[in-house]
Amino acid sequence: MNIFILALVYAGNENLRSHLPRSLQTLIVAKEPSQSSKYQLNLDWIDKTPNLKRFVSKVTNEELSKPDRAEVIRVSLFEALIELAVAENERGKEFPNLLKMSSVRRAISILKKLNADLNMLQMKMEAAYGLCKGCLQEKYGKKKKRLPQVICIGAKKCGTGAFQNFLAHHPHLFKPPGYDEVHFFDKEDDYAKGIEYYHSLMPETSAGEITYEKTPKYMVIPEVPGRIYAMNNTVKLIAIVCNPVNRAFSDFTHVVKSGYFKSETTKYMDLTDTDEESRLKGFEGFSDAYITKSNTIKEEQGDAKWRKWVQNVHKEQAMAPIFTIKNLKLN
Ligand SMILES: Nc1ncnc2c1ncn2[C@@H]1O[C@H](COP(=O)(O)OS(=O)(=O)O)[C@@H](OP(=O)(O)O)[C@H]1O
Repeated sequence: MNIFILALVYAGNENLRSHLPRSLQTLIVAKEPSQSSKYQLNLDWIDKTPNLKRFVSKVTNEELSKPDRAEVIRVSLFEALIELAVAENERGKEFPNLLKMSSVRRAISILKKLNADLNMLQMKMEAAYGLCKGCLQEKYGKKKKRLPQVICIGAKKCGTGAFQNFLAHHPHLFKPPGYDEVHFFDKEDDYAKGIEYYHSLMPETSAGEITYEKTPKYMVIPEVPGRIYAMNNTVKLIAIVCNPVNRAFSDFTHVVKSGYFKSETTKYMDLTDTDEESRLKGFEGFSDAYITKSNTIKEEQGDAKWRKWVQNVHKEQAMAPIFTIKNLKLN
């Protein structure tokens, strides 16, 4: 019965048929189904997922231990999972839900036992869903540079770097290559080079893909909202804000590590000093210098420009209510 099922699967696929014993190949060629029934055969396999279920439930450890049987099972399951991904995508099933199907999970665990190339399988299944970097190009046409449709405008020290790293994993999202932060709208010199210069920094994408950039400084420079609006008044804006006290601490450690304000602060920072009291004094002096000079503190003490940004100027462009990554962490 197992051989019969496998033979049927193989019969629907010319590439697989060559793996069959010669006698069986002849048998199948002799009874080769017409194009339409071939299609029917495949649909039978894909549509009625219980068939996959039945197939995987029949795979025994004993079979897996026989190299020739194991190979047949490996090739069949590999092919079946990719075809299933194509069919389920067309039907509108989400990729994560496909992976949750018990028959798929079982098939993958069998493939694991067989040391199948699961990275390759994942790539092919994702490709069937259009979930691979660059694979929308085939569907939507040529790659070209496009101005960003999404800009993360800050705020500094609220997890914008992590956010950008998360986005980078998405197959359809692209940031300017070689730039973590672009600083086009906030730096006068760069802004003076014109929008063509900004455009030249962008990645090549196809129409179905999205270009984004993040520059936390944008949030606090008064000219930036108008400049972005002039470029494109439908660009989506992402603003991440967080607890100002956490933000100040994060910025403070950043400043200490980076050695900013060194000329101001070295007089307070005698690192060889072992006297606890004077070290503490030195730290307080350093902290005072930080509080006077830090832009981050000034931003929080000032007229909270980011509120104007999001509440007035670009209200309709904010992608979602602002969320506070740090508060999420705290909760
Ligand atoms: N997922 C997540 N949730 C909450 N917080 C996070 C997350 N990822 C990074 N971080 C913290 O964010 C701080 C760095 O923020 P930025 O990347 O925006 O810094 S920067 O402005 O680009 O320099 C920095 O804070 P501190 O560690 O307190 O300095 C990161 O630890």
